[in-house]
Amino acid sequence: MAQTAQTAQTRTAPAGTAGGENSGGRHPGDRILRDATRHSAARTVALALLAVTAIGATLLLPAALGHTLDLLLARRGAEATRWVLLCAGLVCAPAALDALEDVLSGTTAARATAWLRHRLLAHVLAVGPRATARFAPGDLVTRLVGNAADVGTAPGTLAGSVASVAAPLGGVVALGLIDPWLAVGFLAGAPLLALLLRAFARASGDCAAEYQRLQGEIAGRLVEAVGGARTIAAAGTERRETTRVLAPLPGLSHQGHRMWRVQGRAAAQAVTVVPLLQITVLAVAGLRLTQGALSVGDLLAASRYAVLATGVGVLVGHLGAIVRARTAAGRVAEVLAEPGTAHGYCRLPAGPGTLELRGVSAERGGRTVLRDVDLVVPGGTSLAVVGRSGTGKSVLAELAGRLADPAAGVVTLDGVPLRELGHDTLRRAVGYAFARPAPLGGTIGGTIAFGAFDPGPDAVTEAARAACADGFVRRLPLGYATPCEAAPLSGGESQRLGLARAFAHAGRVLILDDATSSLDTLTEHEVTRALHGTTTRTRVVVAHRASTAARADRVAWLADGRLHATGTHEDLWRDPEYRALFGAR
Ligand SMILES: Nc1ncnc2c1ncn2[C@@H]1O[C@H](COP(=O)(O)OP(=O)(O)OP(=O)(O)O)[C@@H](O)[C@H]1O
Repeated sequence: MAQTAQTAQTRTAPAGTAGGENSGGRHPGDRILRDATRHSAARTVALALLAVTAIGATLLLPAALGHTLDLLLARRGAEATRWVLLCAGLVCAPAALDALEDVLSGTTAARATAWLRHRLLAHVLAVGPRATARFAPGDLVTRLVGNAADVGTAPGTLAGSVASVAAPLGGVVALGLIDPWLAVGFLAGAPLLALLLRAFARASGDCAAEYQRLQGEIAGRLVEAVGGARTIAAAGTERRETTRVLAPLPGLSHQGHRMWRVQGRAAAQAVTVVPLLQITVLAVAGLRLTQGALSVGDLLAASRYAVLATGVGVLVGHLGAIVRARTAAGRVAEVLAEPGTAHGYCRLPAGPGTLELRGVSAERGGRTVLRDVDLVVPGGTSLAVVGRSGTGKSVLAELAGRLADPAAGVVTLDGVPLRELGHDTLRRAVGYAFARPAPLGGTIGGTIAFGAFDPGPDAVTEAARAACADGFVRRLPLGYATPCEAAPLSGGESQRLGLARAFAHAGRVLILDDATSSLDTLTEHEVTRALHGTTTRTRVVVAHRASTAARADRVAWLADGRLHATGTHEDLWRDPEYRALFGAR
């Protein structure tokens, strides 16, 4: 136990992947928006500076124009020429700054999106199979691709919003500087404008949330349909499936129309309110001109500042983009809130690979599917797990190598709870093979080598031989170097690659969950002979065939999520119920 003497404390999943992401913010997405902006802080500040500078030039222009007009009316031509040139500069500067801003906001969005996708993907993989149990794969992809891109636009939009708020505010201040009564005239009607913006933000927030949810739903159904294309073709249900996948489309269209209506209504209200405010300012300015408090140039400047002060069009655009980004951030936050798997720091002591389940229970879909299982698999021995379909064999296999944690109880390997083992220690100690292994790794050889460590070409070939895969791999055009996409595999070939992968990596424990179900009897016989021809590894084999159970040292018989009996296959075979599991009398 010396090597395990480290504390039993656990470390959380990789940075930014732990749970509890939502605690703190009012809206679940606020924290994500803050993080994305913080990640692009320098660029966001640069963008805001560019935008504010452009707005500064825009705000100076009316004053300069007014002054130029007054100079021209006073026939001070030489001085007026300098001011005309200044006005030209003030017209050109915002255009040049806008162009710079466009380039910078594009690259800022791309970087922020890439950062968020990276973080999100790392988190989803750290959560493991639980992520796809909670979110449909298509929905997850939508969150990772579309919603992350919406969030990525937030830093640029926020910087732009600073400017779009600065322009109206600057306009009001400038009106006040020309004549306080102008500002008073404007502010009298301003609350109407504020109400209009608030109503727009609320209504568009609702639309965006529902729109993005429906997009995720369609993507989820689409991925299901693509994955089940063969079943759909065999069932002849193409039309029905198309209808099912696209069923949320009318809802999506409804939300799209609703969004247009919200924007149209905001535009119509703005068209009514904005000119009224501008006319109010102009009326006050005209009155003050007749009183001699303002010059003609001041009147010109006031008319332009009134336009700036009521310039909510850009603000509405930014508000819409922020609402979309915030809603998308909420959907991203939901994924990040799913806690990542925490690992300990312990290493394994020298030991034979004794696996022990103590009082283990598991829940799936809110239901207890495995209850109070106590089981010891002595190091170097093999255990077959049998039982009717749906009795919890795969769930037990998941818990035995910590693909999932039990709801209650503890699983230990050579006396160390799996939860306390370091990530790499655990993955090097336990190897898995499944019924439908994924061809990850680029090439066929890479698929076998895919794991916590690269076993090297010799170990890959040796594992392939033990899994009866070497022969068919060598017949491929490039042998082990054949790219996966150039080597369509049968179910049995695919399973043999999965077995080879497990053989090449498993340390002390090898867990086979239905991993030989597609093999022909002869191949299955050879593979299980190789599997059981060792006493250096503990083996847990989910079995449906009596012959597989017969070759194991012991059998664990599950019934209704409980451990019904354990013993040798020979002993259990005396029980007619046990024989019935395998269709024997
Ligand atoms: N993600 C999940 N959500 C809800 N229920 C689940 C989930 N995974 C498994 N279950 C349920 O848990 C029970 C046990 O499932 P498990 O896959 O372990 O059965 P099994 O004994 O391996 O079956 P089979 O022999 O058919 O593969 C089943 O009733 C199954 O429906």
